[in-house]
Amino acid sequence: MRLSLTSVSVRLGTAPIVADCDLTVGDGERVGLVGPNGSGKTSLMRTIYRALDPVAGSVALAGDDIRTLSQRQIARRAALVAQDNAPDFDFTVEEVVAMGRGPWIGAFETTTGRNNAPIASALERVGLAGHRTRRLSTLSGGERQRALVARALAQESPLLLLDEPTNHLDVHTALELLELVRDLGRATLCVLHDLNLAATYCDRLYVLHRGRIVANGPPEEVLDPELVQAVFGVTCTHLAHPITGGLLLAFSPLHAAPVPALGKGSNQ
Ligand SMILES: Nc1ncnc2c1ncn2[C@@H]1O[C@H](COP(=O)(O)OP(=O)(O)OP(=O)(O)O)[C@@H](O)[C@H]1O
Repeated sequence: MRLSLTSVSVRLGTAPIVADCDLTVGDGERVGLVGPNGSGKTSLMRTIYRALDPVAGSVALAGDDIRTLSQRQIARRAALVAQDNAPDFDFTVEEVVAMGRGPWIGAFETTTGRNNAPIASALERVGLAGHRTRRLSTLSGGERQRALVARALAQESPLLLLDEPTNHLDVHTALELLELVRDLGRATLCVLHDLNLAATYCDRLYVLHRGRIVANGPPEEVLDPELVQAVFGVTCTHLAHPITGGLLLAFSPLHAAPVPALGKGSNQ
């Protein structure tokens, strides 16, 4: 098991944010974490790399409680791609990706030598080899997100943590990024807002609602219309995707009037 959270509870100030959450990610498994805004997804994610300490419960990475691991050891086991974790300074793409080697570099070592190969391979993998000397600020949103994924790849950790990796990406770039993640075959925990993307790219989903996990399992079971309505407050219909045959969810506001079928009630 790459990741296991047991009875994790989080408080921020005096407010209970997450309560009694159990979650696992197995080797090579892609697991999605979904839930409405403010349900606690990011807070739960932050406990995994010790940006937040739970008030109860434990987090284990590859079998070891993270309280027994240094930040460097955690970073060797889990790499994060979050919305706000681009570096503050305007580094080049290659410099940003080289930062992924941080957990592996000795005190007097530079990012040259044995670190070159993982950096080059990560750049190649995300299709940014030709952009290595470009400054991050000159990239499009999608390219920048791929540079951050490359940094996580260069980190060579067996677990990837992705917090809303497709935010601000157009549909093409979002699909491309999730295809890339799927092809990597690494254990992945991914926060996603788009339930159709979650259903398509995740093996298993957890639904977080008001800080509690209320469902866990394969997307087609977890995204049951009744549960989606109860958690997200929308009507949900299961359809078959006309091209892939996979699950396609159609949403409408509660109490939306159905459009009359063509030919019925019309004069044509
Ligand atoms: N420092 C804080 N003190 C008190 N409450 C906080 C603090 N930071 C966040 N919260 C609250 O914790 C709750 C969970 O936030 P979190 O960001 O984990 O949710 P989320 O599911 O990731 O939301 P979103 O989908 O909108 O990104 C929210 O209600 C938020 O207002």
